[in-house]
Amino acid sequence: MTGAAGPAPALLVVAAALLDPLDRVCLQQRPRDKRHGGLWEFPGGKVEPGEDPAAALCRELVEELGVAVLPNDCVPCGFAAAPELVILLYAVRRWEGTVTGLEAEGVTWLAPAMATGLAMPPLDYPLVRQLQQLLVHRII
Ligand SMILES: Nc1nc2c([nH]c(=O)n2[C@H]2C[C@H](O)[C@@H](COP(=O)(O)OP(=O)(O)OP(=O)(O)O)O2)c(=O)[nH]1
Repeated sequence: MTGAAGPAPALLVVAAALLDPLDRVCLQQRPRDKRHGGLWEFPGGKVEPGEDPAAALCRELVEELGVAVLPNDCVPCGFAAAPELVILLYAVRRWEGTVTGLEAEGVTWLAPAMATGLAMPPLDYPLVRQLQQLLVHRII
């Protein structure tokens, strides 16, 4: 049995694969002074307690990229998990506004096949591979 001092529950994180008409995905570079600083990741962030995950993603996309996305336009397309962290990935093809890296060191658009050549946090590699498979098979 696990008592009150047991392990903390896994952190829930949401991430977006913004896809342009050429199926290039948007990745951002984490600020140098943060955990995984300088690595390239899907935009997104932590889900607040009681928050709907898709709504959390829409909030993060306003904060990080300055774009407005509707929760219904966030299509679940993958996940990655570690004991301390679960990341839910959503494909997003529709947004309003111009993608701008408001918090990141930089933003780039590239084919998912090229993305694994970038230095990324560990869980972003399996997310990119899942995305690539769905695009290859035209599922998303
Ligand atoms: N994308 C991604 N995030 C990871 C991995 N491993 C890992 O601990 N994280 C952490 C880094 C962040 O603490 C969290 C993502 O949430 P976030 O983007 O809101 O975190 P942050 O550090 O930028 O912002 P904050 O704590 O200042 O709010 O997940 C991973 O493999 N991929």
